[in-house]
Amino acid sequence: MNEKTTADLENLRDLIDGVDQQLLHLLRKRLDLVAQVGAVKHAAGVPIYAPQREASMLAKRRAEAENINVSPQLIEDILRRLMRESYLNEKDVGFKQVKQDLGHVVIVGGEGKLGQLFTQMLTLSGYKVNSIDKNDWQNADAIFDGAGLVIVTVPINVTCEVIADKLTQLPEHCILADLTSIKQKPLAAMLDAHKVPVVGLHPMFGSDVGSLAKQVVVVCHGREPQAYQWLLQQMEIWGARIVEAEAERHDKAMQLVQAMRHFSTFVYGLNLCKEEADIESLLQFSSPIYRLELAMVGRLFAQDPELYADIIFAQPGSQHAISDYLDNYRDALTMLKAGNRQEFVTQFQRVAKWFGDFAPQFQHESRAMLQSVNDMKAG
Ligand SMILES: O=C(O)C(=O)C[C@]1(C(=O)O)C=C[C@@H](O)C=C1
Repeated sequence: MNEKTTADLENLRDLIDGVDQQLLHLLRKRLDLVAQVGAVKHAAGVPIYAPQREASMLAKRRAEAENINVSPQLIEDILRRLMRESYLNEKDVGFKQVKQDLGHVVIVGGEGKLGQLFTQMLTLSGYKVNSIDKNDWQNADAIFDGAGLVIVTVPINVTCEVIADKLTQLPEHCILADLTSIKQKPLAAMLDAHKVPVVGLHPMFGSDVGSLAKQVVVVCHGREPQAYQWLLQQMEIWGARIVEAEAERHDKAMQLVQAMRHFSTFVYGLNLCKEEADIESLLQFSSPIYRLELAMVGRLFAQDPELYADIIFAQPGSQHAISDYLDNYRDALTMLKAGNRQEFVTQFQRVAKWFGDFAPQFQHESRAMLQSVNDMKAG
C-alpha cells in the first residue's frame, strides 16, 4: 500500500468509527426505551413478545430502507437481533403475576436445569417457589402444605414412579403439572395420582434460552382446564407460544422430532469418533453448512448423556421410526453401490416434490443461518 492509500483508508476508517459510535449511542437510547416498554408491560401484564408490532415495524423499516437504497434484509437482521436483546432486558423488570392467591409453587426436581429456569420465571412473576429434590422427601409434608401448583421435572424414567409414589396427597385444589418430553404416560400417572387439576406441559426448548419469547410450550390438557388457565396466560406473558395437542399425537411427533433426531446425531458423532476423524481438519475444510452440522453434532456431546438417553429410550415406538430410517439408509446404500445414479436423481425428485413449498422455504431460512455462521468466523 502506498502512503496515499494508507492515509485515505485511515481517514475513511475514522469516519466509520464515528458512525459506529453514533450507532452505539442510538442502541443505548433504544435499550432505555425498551426498558420503559418493559415496565409498562410488567404493570399491565402484556406479553413480552408482540408479533403484530414486530411484523408492522419490520415491514415499515424494510420499505424505508429500500427508499434510501439500504438492503431491507440488513435492517431486518439488525432489528431482529435488537428485539432478541429486548426480550432479555424486558425480562429483567419481572412479569405481572396473573394468579395472586395461588399459595406457593413446588418444583419437584427444582435443582435440574429446566426446574431452575421455571423457578426463575415464576419468581420473576412474584410467586414463591420451593424446590423438592432427591434428598428432601422426609420434609415433603411441610413443603407441599399450602401449595397451589406442583410442577414435576425429574428424569423421564422416574417421572411416573415419582408421581405415583410421592404425589398422591397434594392439597385439594393444587394444580399438578409436569414438564416431561413425553406426555401420555406422565399425564395418565398424574390423572391417577391427583384428583383435581392436572396439565401436561412440554417446553420445546433447552434450559439455556435466556428468554421464553417465541419459544413453544406444548400443552396436553388433563383435568379442569379452567383452574390452570392462568398458568398458560402466565407463560404467554413470558413470551411463550402455547401449542395445544393431544398427548398421543405429541408423543408420536416426538419420535421423529426428538428420539430419531438425537439418535442419528449420536450415531454421526460415534462414527466420527470411531473413524478417528481429525476435527481440526474438518473445521479447516468446512463449508458453512458443514460447520453448522458439526456444531449441531458437537453440541450434543457437550451435554448430559442421561438426558438424551432418557429422551431416546422413553418410547418403544421410537425404535420403529429409527429402524425404518436404517432400512431406507440401507436401500440408498445399495443404490449407491450399484452405481445407480439415475435412481438417485429419481428419488431426489420424489422427495423434493413431497417437500413442496417447504423446500424453498427451508432453503431461505437456512441461508440466514449459514450467513451468521460465516459472520462468526474470526481471524
Ligand atoms: O413494542 C413492544 O411491545 C416491545 O416490547 C419492543 C420490541 C422492540 O424491541 O422493538 C420488543 C419486543 C416485541 O416483540 C416488540 C417490539
